[in-house]
Amino acid sequence: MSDQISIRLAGQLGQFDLNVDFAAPMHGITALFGPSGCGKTTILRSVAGLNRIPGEIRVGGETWQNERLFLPTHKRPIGYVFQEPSLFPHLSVRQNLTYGARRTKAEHAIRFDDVVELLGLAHLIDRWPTHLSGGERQRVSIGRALLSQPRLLLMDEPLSALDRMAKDEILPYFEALHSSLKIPMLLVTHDISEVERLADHLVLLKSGRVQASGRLSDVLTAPDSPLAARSDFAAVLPGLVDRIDPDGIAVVKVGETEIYLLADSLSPGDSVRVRIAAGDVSIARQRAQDSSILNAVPVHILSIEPMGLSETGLLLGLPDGAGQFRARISRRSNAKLNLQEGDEVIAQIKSVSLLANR
Ligand SMILES: Nc1ncnc2c1ncn2[C@@H]1O[C@H](COP(=O)(O)OP(=O)(O)OP(=O)(O)O)[C@@H](O)[C@H]1O
Repeated sequence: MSDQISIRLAGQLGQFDLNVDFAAPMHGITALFGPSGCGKTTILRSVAGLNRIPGEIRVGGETWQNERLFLPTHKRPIGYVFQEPSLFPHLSVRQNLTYGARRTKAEHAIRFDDVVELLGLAHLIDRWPTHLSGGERQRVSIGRALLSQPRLLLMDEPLSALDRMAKDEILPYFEALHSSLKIPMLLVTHDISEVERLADHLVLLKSGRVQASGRLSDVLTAPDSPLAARSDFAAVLPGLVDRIDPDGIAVVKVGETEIYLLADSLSPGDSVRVRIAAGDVSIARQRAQDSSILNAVPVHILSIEPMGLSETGLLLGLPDGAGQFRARISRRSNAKLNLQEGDEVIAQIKSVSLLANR
């Protein structure tokens, strides 16, 4: 199908055995996520034509590789952003941006002024790379990659060389790119918080194989999701800001369920993604009368599975199939409440965080 990126690769790279077959949409951010050495970079490099592993790669209706064809890297319309920003030290930010920029009359052409604005580069435009912070250098690298008018942006751990503060600073720029540009992005990361915040689509990899692939919320909450056992597991739900109450609480609707958030600078109508960590959810049979917990939402229990010796994992569904999230409770509480699949219960959520304003 022409609205897809499809990647099927099977072969060896040295001792490493890769065998993957997955598809991603031609829009939004697809994260390739998995532990070190699982093959993320090998896949990205294969899409770029830098590795030659047998298989087929098709991007938006064009074949880049199959049994008979192997487009060389320079014929593949890609932008590549590496872990370490790679700028020409003897060129200014402006010259770095325009180096390799392609002029095109295409409908979705990416314009210089838009890139400068989206990436917040206006005040840096005449500086030299040595006078930029790591995060600023990475923003320029992304801008340069975009101005080559790629059909696909490949990003290999673009944030991992940055410290926490620089990461937090650059993430909103990624979100701005995501919501303003039509270009699909493949993002390699081993940081689950980047996946939660940025990805629309997720490909989970392990030892050169695809464990799961699909829409972020589906992969996160699939009953057999390999991520469910993580102690930091969180679900990400798409929501819509319904109103801001007079005391400053933002009321976000996920389907018909109201979720209350402490968040500044939201307006009614904003699309947001909310994060609910499994460890922040407790279960009650009835709504507590006197509780400081803001969010107590009716859910039904979709599945119950043991987690280690002392804990139980619950998969919970919102009414009308509007979304799912998980709870992690002690086995003792589970036994005390005698929870069963299908039960209607109240999920008390200690903290809900807002990940992004989309
Ligand atoms: N050119 C190569 N020749 C031989 N083996 C390679 C080559 N490149 C990578 N490998 C091996 O392939 C495996 C997958 O590497 P890859 O870099 O794709 O993993 P990754 O998931 O991106 O890991 P990380 O998160 O650490 O970057 C590793 O075992 C690596 O040693």
